[in-house]
Amino acid sequence: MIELQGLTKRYGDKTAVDHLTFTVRPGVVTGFLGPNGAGKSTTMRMLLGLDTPTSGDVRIDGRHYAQLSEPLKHIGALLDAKAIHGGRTAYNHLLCIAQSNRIPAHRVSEVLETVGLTAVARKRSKGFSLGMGQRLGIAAALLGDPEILMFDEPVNGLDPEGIHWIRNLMKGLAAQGRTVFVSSHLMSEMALTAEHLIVIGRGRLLADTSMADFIEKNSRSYVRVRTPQPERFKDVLTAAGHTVVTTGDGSFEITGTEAAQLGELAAQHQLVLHELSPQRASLEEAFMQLTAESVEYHAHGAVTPGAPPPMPVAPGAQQWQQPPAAPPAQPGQPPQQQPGGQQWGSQWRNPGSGKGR
Ligand SMILES: Nc1ncnc2c1ncn2[C@@H]1O[C@H](COP(=O)(O)OP(=O)(O)OP(=O)(O)O)[C@@H](O)[C@H]1O
Repeated sequence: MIELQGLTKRYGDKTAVDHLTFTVRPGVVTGFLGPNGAGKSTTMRMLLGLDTPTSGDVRIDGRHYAQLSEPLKHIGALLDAKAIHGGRTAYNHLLCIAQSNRIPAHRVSEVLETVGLTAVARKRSKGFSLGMGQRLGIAAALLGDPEILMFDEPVNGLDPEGIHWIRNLMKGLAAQGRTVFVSSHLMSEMALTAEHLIVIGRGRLLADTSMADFIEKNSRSYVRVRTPQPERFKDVLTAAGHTVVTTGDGSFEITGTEAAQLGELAAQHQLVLHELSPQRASLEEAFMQLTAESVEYHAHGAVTPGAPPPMPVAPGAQQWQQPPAAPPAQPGQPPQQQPGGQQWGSQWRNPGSGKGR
């Protein structure tokens, strides 16, 4: 179990993580969602003792990371798959971690088998593809057979087969009763993997809910109607007791009724319809709406056509700032400098891309 209590991290006058309080429980995959810069990685780094909280507390099975005598046997993490010594073979990379953490050497072959890298175990990791690097990072996380696993954006840049494999691996680990905490900026991905959801925006907790509840509350269904006689049809709909929302492109959105009823209503009043279509708002839209405040600054106020309206900005919300590069680090290994540091692109609006780290 992972417990956060008022966890806060400030870098100068920038608050990266703002009084986060939540618990990650065993037996389910918990998705940790938020747009770029929301504070996911900072939270995860504090959890692993790689960053010191400004205030608040984070505990792993009731203890601080630094208090764990053999931490990799309690928690395994994939923070940055590229933070490995490229000159070492996959086997030797894992063996180094095993030896420095009092983990028996036979675990190296076992985890290589689990992640499907046995055939390339003696190859240097600098020749590995992104997907192979992710698998090697996951193998390192699994090495100590920990009860808690944490993955930071594990599917970024992977092909469909790799994504499918990671999804099943995470579900399988949770089914064994382990605590699985996985960050993502893609709601659609989490909907397929996570049973529980923690959503943050600009360091603050926005939602702590089961995935089932989130889907039920946010999968809004409605009927879209387009007509060349909008004023007349609007009067007819209002007189029939329907609430009509007019969208930016002039079409109507009507909830709480069926397309067939609306079609009959239009026919009764001899109104022409150009479109009459049942719609279901996507979870991605619901998530974007929930985090709109955080994304607003990221997109410099740009509004995406067809996107849902942003939620009101919370009082005291901070302005977006361009962050300095922070070198990645892995638990159990020294931090390594990455050429170019982090990139801070607009992946939030482009779900297909990775974090660029
Ligand atoms: N080393 C640092 N120094 C200063 N500010 C930092 C540092 N690391 C992170 N930040 C700030 O903290 C905020 C949260 O960053 P973090 O990397 O935790 O977000 P994230 O949710 O993981 O985003 P992404 O998906 O883009 O990685 C950033 O907006 C950045 O301004």
